[in-house]
Amino acid sequence: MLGFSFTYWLEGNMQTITFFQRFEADILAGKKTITLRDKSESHFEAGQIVHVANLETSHSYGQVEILSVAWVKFDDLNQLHAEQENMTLVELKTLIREIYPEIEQLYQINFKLL
Ligand SMILES: CC(=O)Nc1cc[nH]c(=O)n1
Repeated sequence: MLGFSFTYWLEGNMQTITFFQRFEADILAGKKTITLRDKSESHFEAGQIVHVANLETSHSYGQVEILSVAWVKFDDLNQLHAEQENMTLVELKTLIREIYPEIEQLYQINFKLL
């Protein structure tokens, strides 16, 4: 019984990373395996297991393991980043500029769906 209550406590204490709803299908299909965030979301750490949810609805649709968190400059974004985001490099840079208009220093969070 202690195990169950601890697991329940752990669930209640797990962080959540939110994505725009339009990314849900790619994440569930394993096609989107990184996300580029600003400093406000640089607190995630490799090894963490976190809930994944839609920003718009708060609907949680799974859990991901954080594999790595590393700095990347906007100007250094390349084709590999685009492929890991399941989009073209132009689409990726446009998206990032829409979300973070002035940003130069990003945090690349690599994750895998569990
Ligand atoms: C909600 C939110 O910030 N979503 C983002 C931001 C950057 N990349 C991404 O995949 N999702």
